[in-house]
Amino acid sequence: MPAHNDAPTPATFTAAPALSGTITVPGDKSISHRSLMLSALAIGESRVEGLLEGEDVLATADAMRAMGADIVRDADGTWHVHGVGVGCLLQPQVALDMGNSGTSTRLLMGLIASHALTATFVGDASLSRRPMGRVIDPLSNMGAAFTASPGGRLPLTLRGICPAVPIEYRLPVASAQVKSALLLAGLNTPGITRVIEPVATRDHSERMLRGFGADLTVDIDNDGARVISIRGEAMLQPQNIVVPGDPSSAAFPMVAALLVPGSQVTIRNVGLNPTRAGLVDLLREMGGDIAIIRPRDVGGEPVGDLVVTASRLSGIDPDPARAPSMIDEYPIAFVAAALAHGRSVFRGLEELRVKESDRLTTMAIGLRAIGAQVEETEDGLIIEGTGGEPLSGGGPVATLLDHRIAMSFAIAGLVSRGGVTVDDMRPVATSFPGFVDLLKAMGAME
Ligand SMILES: O=C(O)C1=C[C@@H](OP(=O)(O)O)[C@@H](O)[C@H](O)C1
Ligand SMILES: C=C(OP(=O)(O)O)C(=O)O
Repeated sequence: MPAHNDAPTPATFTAAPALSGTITVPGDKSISHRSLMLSALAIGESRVEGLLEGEDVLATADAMRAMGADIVRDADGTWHVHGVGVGCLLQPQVALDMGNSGTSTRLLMGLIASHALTATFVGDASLSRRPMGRVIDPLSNMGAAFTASPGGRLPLTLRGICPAVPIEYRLPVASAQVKSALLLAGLNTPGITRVIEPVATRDHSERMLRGFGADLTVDIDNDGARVISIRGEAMLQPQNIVVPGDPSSAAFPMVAALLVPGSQVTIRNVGLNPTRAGLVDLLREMGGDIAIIRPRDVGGEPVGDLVVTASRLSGIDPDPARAPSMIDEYPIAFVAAALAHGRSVFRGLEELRVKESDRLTTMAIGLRAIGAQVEETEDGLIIEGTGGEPLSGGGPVATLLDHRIAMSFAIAGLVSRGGVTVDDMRPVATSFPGFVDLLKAMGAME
């Protein structure tokens, strides 16, 4: 299953005619991971429609199976999960292979930390470079023990503890993964586990834990920080879940439709949770014509259809405070900035250096290689837009096992004179299987 075992798959993306049509993107990755984890902890059968069937989510499914959950997919695409109950996860008999997935790793570390289990986590070369200290530290305070590779990295072995000690923890970095790891650890911890979040991050865990029946409250303290409290030794009730389309995946056709002259594309069923919708706001401020139609609620999440029309984009200097609401969308936002009129200044983005690749350096090098003017700073990029002129193109651009980098440069190829070659498209399967077919469906390529 993991993308890192086969040979690289390069591909070249060339100038596209006007894009059109109505498309849907796969299910939200964050919600899909949480659907499987929480269903596996409920007693009884949960059903999940619209689950993202990407490698990252399948890694979570395999891990939950290894700990006793029964997880099967119907022929019609509905997933059925029989959970074991909070506190009743089984000892996995094999190392948990997290592939490329930071979310699987950090959330499962939290989940296991308050169970009396020992688990070893392994992952691909990209994941094995990513810092896990941010979850190891607070989970150690709860009583879990870790043997990690140097720098707090994978492979690592976690010895969980039951009962764990409830803690109050103020997040030192804005991270939904760290927040969620602690809330999941709190599920099987006696008393109240509290996470204080000075900067709001995606709130799917809070919404879904409540939906499954956990006793969870969110208060705002005097400094405006979110204080999330969960009462442990919870009993979760099975749910029927409908996963909305992933706004982080919709980002790619959205930017493509804005940049390719004459385009108009409708993207159906896109999750528009305000903690995730920052790119739509950013692109609109740049001049992008994005209409939201049929706003509705799907399973406790705001959803809408987006009608995106090619637009003249201007450079932007966005407030770093909005970073968590579009954290995975910066690579494609940089592509939009590279074709905009005027200069864009992106700051406060040091977190991008610890994603699947260092997304500041990887994007700066790749964008320069295809003719964009980019300066890398300590915490961001300064990009001089072409004023709507196509990029020269080139490559092969190094994607370093990073799906979002691969897809961003594929889109850049659609607005280049000479085409853009991406060195390896395999990582796209982690979050967006069917990405290339969707480009074809919009008329971007044959
Ligand atoms: O909680 C989640 O599902 C995620 C949180 C974010 O990571 P951080 O918590 O590291 O910011 C994001 O980048 C990742 O793709 C998914
Ligand atoms: C950062 C990402 O995912 P993860 O942390 O789960 O690997 C992403 O999907 O862009």
